Amino acid sequence: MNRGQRLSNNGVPATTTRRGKIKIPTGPLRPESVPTFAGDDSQTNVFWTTLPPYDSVGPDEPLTHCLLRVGVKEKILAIPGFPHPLIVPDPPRYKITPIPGAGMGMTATVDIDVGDLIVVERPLIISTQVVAAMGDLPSLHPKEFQRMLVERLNKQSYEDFFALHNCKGYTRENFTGIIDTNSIGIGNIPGYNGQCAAVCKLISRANHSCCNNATWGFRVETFAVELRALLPIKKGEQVFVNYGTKLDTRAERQQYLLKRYKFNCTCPACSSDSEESDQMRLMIESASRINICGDESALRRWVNDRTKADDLILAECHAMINVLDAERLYCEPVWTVWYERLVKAYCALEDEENVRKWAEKAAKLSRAYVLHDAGWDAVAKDPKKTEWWGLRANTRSGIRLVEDLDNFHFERGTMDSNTLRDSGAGAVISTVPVRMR
Ligand SMILES: C[S@@+](CC[C@H](N)C(=O)[O-])C[C@H]1O[C@@H](n2cnc3c(N)ncnc32)[C@H](O)[C@@H]1O
Repeated sequence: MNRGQRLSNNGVPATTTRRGKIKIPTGPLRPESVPTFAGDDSQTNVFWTTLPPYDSVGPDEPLTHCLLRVGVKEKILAIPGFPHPLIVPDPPRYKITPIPGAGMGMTATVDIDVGDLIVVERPLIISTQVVAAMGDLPSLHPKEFQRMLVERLNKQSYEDFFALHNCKGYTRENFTGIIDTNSIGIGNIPGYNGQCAAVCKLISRANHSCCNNATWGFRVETFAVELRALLPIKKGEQVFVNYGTKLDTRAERQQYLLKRYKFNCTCPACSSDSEESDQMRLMIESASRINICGDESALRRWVNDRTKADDLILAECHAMINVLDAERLYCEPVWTVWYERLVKAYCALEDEENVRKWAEKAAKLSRAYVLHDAGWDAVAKDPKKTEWWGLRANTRSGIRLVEDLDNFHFERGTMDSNTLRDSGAGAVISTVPVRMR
């Protein structure tokens, strides 16, 4: 028997159609992190350092002052070619400018497309979010670690840091107020699984919107934070990030932003009919809690069931994506999961144009979130080579989807999966095997 052939029910070799190898990327792309430097009291070893090391960059290249766990620096220095060159868009695509009612803010100086870079910069400081007492300095309060970090800044960085806004006013020492107002979560870095946070000279100037048009990510190779567009931004428009209240109701968001950042949000979601917006965010929030990431059962049933409408999955996906579009809220894991399902369904239906269209959109959003296309470019380039290409079309023409341990493929047969299930036949499994993520 040839490779790619196997016995059908009656023992006759069946014609097999091997599927393509390109995987449809699966979400979520990155964990959400809460921007805070708040400490705990556990005993862990942290130390101060400057990255990239002085001798590895040019004299004018910015450096970041860091408070890191022991062992992290070695891991970072072991990254091949570290530090990768910091390529800053020239001329700049942003401007820091006064915004009525919101202090300073950032506006675009050119039209910016989804996924495009707006700003890249080495942070002024980076620290583990949990700033714990060191073994040999057990009595030091986490705040003192932050003080020492700030005191180590060079003259220019020190001035840049103290020029940042402090929304806490005089209720705290200035440097802790600045850190609390401006820190952004940057996830984990090599050698440390906990969350880290950064304060940036430019990106920390971006104001908040509950319908943010930009988001940031940290690239360890360049040791820089990149701010990228989540929505198309027109020249002159303000660049907004989200301070971390995406899925709450309007009232909850307002309360949080007022307490933590001392302002009343007037973004479109807070100004529009809040009931409708709250309903939509509730739908998004519910979708984010249901773990459909590893559950393709509905897709699998649809692929194999000729009686189900061709557009069943498409309708469901478009309904959810319309909600994300209406709220201008592409939060993870929701967008990744629904784009994935949508593209799989279009692939299954052999709709090349729509696969390309949605895979290209997903590539742009991925660039915004994780600074690379996450595998979507390959899908957009060659839809026919994806694993899901033609699955539904084959089912419609009487080809059954069968399982084959580490792969799955089609057999051309006379009965559809329902007939086989009804007749108790065991050789045909009517679902696509679950792939572990
Ligand atoms: C990280 S800073 C952003 C930059 C800040 N506007 C500045 O002048 O440097 C956060 C502070 O900006 C202000 N802010 C941010 N978003 C705002 C908004 N949508 N409306 C009004 N003020 C806002 C608040 O004072 C908040 O505490």
